[in-house]
Amino acid sequence: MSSPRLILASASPRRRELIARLGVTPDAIAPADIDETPRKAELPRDYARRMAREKAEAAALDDGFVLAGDTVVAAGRRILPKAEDEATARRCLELLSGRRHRVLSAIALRDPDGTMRERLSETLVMFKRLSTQEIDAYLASGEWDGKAGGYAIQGMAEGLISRIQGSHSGVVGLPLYETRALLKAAGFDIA
Ligand SMILES: Cc1cn([C@H]2C[C@H](O)[C@@H](COP(=O)(O)OP(=O)(O)OP(=O)(O)O)O2)c(=O)[nH]c1=O
Repeated sequence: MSSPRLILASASPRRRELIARLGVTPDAIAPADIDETPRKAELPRDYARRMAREKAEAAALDDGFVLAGDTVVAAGRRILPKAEDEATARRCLELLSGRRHRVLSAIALRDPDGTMRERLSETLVMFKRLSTQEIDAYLASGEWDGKAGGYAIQGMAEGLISRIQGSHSGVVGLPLYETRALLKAAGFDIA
């Protein structure tokens, strides 16, 4: 059985690498340029779901499926920004230091007829209490750049994380268990 046409609506190289681990090669990559501003009082879970849906919708096709994802770092009800500069990354790390937070990774798969299938992965991540030197060293690595919450678990940050409960791939950007289930349910041929 051959799989239907699939577009990955993402600019993230991590999402491309992660989907490859399922043995799936998208037919094309089409990053979706959407407004990523959270709504007033929007809950982190709702925001992650909405972003994934809007990305999938923005890349809509009438002859194929579109897969999109969104990863949000949440401290309580607070949505942490995607760190685009060092000062933002520092503020995130100071906030995450010594406490537990959640990483919400939403995925949305749009059928050619417009139907949306969605899944959400939720992971608890615990950072050690970070010293100023540890924060400075982490910032010097540059690994925080473009990452939600100012860190990347797939790099040196994992040495500062005492525990995770949930999905490692979800934290990196594409929860593989949920993605596989979603694609299988839509009729993709996955081993
Ligand atoms: C928490 C965390 C986030 N991230 C990344 C995953 C996402 O790329 C990014 C969150 O931003 P997203 O808006 O989810 O994704 P993106 O803008 O990078 O790509 P696109 O919308 O085009 O698909 O943070 C890590 O790589 N490692 C981590 O540990």
